[in-house]
Amino acid sequence: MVSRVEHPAASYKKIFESVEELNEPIPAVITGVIPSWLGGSLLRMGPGLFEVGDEHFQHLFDGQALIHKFDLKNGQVTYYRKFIRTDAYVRAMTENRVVITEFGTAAYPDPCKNIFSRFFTYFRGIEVTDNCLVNVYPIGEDFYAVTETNYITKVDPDSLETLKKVDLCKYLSVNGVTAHPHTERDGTLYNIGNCFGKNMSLAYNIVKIPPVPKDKSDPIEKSQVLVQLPSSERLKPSYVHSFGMTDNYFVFVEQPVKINLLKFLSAWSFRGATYMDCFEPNASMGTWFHLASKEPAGYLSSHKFRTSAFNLFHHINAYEDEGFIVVDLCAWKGHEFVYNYLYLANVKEEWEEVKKAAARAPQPEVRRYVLPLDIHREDQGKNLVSLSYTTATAVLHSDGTIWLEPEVLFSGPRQAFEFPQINYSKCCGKKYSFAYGLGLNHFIPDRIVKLNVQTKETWVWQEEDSYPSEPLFVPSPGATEEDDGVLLSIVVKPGAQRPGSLLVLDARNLTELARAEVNTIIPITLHGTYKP
Ligand SMILES: CCCCCCCCCCCCCCCC(=O)OC/C=C(C)/C=C/C=C(C)/C=C/C1=C(C)CCCC1(C)C
Ligand SMILES: [Fe+2]
Repeated sequence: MVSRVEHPAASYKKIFESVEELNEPIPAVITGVIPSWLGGSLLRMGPGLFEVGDEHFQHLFDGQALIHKFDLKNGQVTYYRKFIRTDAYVRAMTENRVVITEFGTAAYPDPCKNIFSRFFTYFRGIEVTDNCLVNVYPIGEDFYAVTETNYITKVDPDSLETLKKVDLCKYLSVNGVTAHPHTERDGTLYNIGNCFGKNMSLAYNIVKIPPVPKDKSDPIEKSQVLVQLPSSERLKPSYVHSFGMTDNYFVFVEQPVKINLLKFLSAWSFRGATYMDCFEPNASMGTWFHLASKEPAGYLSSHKFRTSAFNLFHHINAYEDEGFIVVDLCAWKGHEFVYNYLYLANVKEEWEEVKKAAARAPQPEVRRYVLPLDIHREDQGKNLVSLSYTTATAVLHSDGTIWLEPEVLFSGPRQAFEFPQINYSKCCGKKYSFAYGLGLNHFIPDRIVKLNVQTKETWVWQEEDSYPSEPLFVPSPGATEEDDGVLLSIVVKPGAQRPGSLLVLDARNLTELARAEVNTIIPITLHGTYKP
């Protein structure tokens, strides 16, 4: 599962460069055979504009949101992309400078304004970014492009037009939610976000958006906070990028990457501060696992799970088995924030420099943690995990905490299995076998990987000088096997005649079924949705 290629030509730099949007969809040249049943749209989000005027965005998560669409119909494929007309984008375009502070790039007041108006710009308070470059997914019958703040943007999945900006704070007590909600079959959607309450009280709120009501009104208006989880530290919530969900439980991993709220609230009055400046590691807390039940919704306060420090962005899957909760995830060892290594200047370095930086960074590992639900005081000091198929352990300590040790499902130095996907409709919250992911080689995405989480068998798709994106699994109609379906990934091959393509792989063995190529570079995309 480790990379078989090196990148001395450093052509990966091309996936971090600005492109123009398109005026109309362009037809793709197809090689191979696209399964006839595969009709729909692959929608993906990512950064597409990395500078405005003479100002450059600094961090990988700052570029302005570009929505991409590959349409598949009757064996034909077209590609289309548009910038989302967020306030961040429209104002940047109008003023030809960065106007709204992004994740790692500060906006400075307009130098043309007089000193009084600049002073008031500083003290008007935070203008939180709506740069929705992280993901696009359906809520009810609508599609939203999202980042991790309280602003989400409704888009038309056909025309890619921007429809409206929605402020979640109007409906929910959250400061933001993750870009990775969970959705049940009936359309019920769950998410988690930080909540900075009154009197500086802090919590993580799990929120629920119901399916479209009978009267067809907007389900977001009916959203509610389902359950509140406490923060390990007053004034310092942890960064949360995703969470786990089984049939009956939510799994929240509180990681040692903290948001210093005092810094956050004050930073904005200092010239040049960004969201990245508000993060700090907690070197002593390790990592805490929290459980909440779904129905009735409630926090399991007596289950105090602890383990050593790791960064967590992506859960793979979680499920219940014989009184245990199995949690599979993509870990990065240690408490130093992985995002510190994702400044554009770093990922656009020459290959030898990229490799040196990745050697200093936290190391990736796919891990399985097993959390016992049934805990008895007399079992102190024993391993409580009795599942036959795992070496993961959970030991009850005298202070009532349960120390977890994981089973390693995959580990390769500086070779991450990241941006994980599963057969979501069949397997979310259920015992499963297969995870698919993007292989990062010293942070550079250069292969698509499949992992059997039960046997640890792996499969790889890789091609010289090609940079794929997160592979989305689409099941074959009527499939009975978990991996009967295809993987869709956008691949960029900078030196090729048609450098952008949609790759269709057979999910059983990662063999190529087809590719649909277009004559344009496609910058990196983070996450997306397949809309049948
Ligand atoms: C696809 C190729 C990637 C190439 C390199 C990748 C390396 C990957 C290393 C690990 C995986 C990381 C996955 C991260 C994926 C991702 O999509 O992250 C994007 C996240 C963004 C843009 C987060 C934005 C968050 C913001 C603006 C949060 C703001 C807030 C706070 C910091 C404090 C509380 C309030 C608020 C406003 C929510
Ligand atoms: Fe993510």
